[in-house]
Amino acid sequence: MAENTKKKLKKPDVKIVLLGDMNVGKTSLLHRYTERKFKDTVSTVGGAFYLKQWGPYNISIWDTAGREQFHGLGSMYCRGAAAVILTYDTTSWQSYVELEDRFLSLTDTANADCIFAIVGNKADLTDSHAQASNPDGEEGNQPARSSFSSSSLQRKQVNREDAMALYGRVLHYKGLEEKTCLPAERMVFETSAKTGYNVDVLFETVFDLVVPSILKKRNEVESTVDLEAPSKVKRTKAGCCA
Ligand SMILES: Nc1nc2c(ncn2[C@@H]2O[C@H](COP(=O)(O)OP(=O)(O)OP(=O)(O)O)[C@@H](O)[C@H]2O)c(=O)[nH]1
Ligand SMILES: [Mg+2]
Repeated sequence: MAENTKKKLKKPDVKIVLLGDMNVGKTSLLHRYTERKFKDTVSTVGGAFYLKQWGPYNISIWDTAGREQFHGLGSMYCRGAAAVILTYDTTSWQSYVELEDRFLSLTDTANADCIFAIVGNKADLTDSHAQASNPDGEEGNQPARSSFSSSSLQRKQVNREDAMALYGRVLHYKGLEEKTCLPAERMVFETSAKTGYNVDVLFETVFDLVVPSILKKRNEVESTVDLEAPSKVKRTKAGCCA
């Protein structure tokens, strides 16, 4: 029985991590993508992962806890990550600031060629999207569960240009040159887990971008096996002659 369960577990080929302050909507984004709905969440404890089959590949997506008390776990979750999705709440300037202040250094344990996406969630609540996606101004205009006092910082909206600037600073932090990396226009997303706006595009863009990392890892494994091959052949011959 235990053996059967073991066999059914798929081994992830690659890891993607969602990082960002509490309440920005990381869990909601993952629910929206995997379950196609917006549902009530509770603040994540530690972390949880979801396995996504993408073509022939298995991709694990790690949903981490944004709460300060779990901060120490962040770098552990990022270890060996092929992509990190840095998430903020478009209606909370503080959540944007926290990405650089608190979360970016956690990605030091990620792969050297890790891909970064910057995601501004709750786009349905910003001036430009609120009218279109929520014409009656019902629940979406209520402030969501909050981790901060109602400071002016929290109320200040974050726009796409701010996110593009952050992307540039992330590359700089990583010692990468912008012109040799994926462009900000492609890696900055505004999403709404509530309406579903841009959620599939976000995840599926990232899935496509980590495929080369899977292939590279497989090639490395194969060349290691090749190096070992002659000694295996020798052993077989010896066994045959004995
Ligand atoms: N209006 C709106 N509310 C959202 C959106 N995404 C999440 N929320 C709300 O924001 C709150 C926090 O969402 P979560 O998904 O639990 O946030 P989280 O980032 O996982 O938080 P932690 O697990 O504590 O790190 C909940 O009340 C959600 O319903 C969105 O796109 N629009
Ligand atoms: Mg969560």
